[in-house]
Amino acid sequence: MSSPILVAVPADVHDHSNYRWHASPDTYLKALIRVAGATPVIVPALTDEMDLSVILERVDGVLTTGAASNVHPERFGVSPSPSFEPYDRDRDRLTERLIGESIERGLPLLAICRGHQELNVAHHGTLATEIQEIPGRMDHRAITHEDQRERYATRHDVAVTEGGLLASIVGPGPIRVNSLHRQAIDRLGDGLVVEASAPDGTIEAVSVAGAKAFALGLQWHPEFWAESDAPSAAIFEAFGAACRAYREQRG
Ligand SMILES: N[C@@H](CCC(=O)NCCCC(=O)O)C(=O)O
Repeated sequence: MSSPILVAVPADVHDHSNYRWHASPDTYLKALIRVAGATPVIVPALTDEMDLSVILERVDGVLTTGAASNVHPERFGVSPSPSFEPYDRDRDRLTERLIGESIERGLPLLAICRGHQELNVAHHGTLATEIQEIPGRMDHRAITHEDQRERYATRHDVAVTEGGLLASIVGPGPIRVNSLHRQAIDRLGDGLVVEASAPDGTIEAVSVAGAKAFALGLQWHPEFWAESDAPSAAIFEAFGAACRAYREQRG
């Protein structure tokens, strides 16, 4: 059942059937409704054509989703190359604004996978690409499988930073997570705190030091198992509670 808590979800842009579509995967939307107790509002990636404040003044949180596309490397001072493709520059522009405004306004923010990477770039951090080719790094890519449940199956443990925001939500860890990414945080963004790491050192979760409200980036995908996996459910429940607290103080 939907609720008066509204959460903005930035759309990805896809071209098919002669149109440009602005869309978000339903797994994130269902986790918001069913576990966070929020109503998702998909925001079209038309940043230059709309006044985002009209949305930001009416929502109680922001969730930035995963996507197969990558943040354009020029956003973190790296020259484009095929190893950073595919791009979704409209999404880049939208999430840069949504992330910046949510931190500024104290709007709760849950940033997942590509969203986690966008959070790092928004704080002037950088991303490494094709990390499976870096000596000593694991292969974090999605497996090739027709069943999404197999693609999103848990793949490795992450060590949860003691005493941090994530530990306060899921407990001291370690927790087992899924993994569907070719890129990862390289240089940690200004003011970000590492909340979890993979065995190969990949930064798997961050928070924003001194944030006015809940602000958490996760490289894995809690949305997929949010109804059945305890840490995943706890993350979405905590995000929903933060959104409700925001709404109450907003009046
Ligand atoms: N493109 C980035 C972020 C990866 C990501 O968000 N994956 C989620 C879903 C992808 C899928 O279903 O294949 C990267 O590769 O690091």
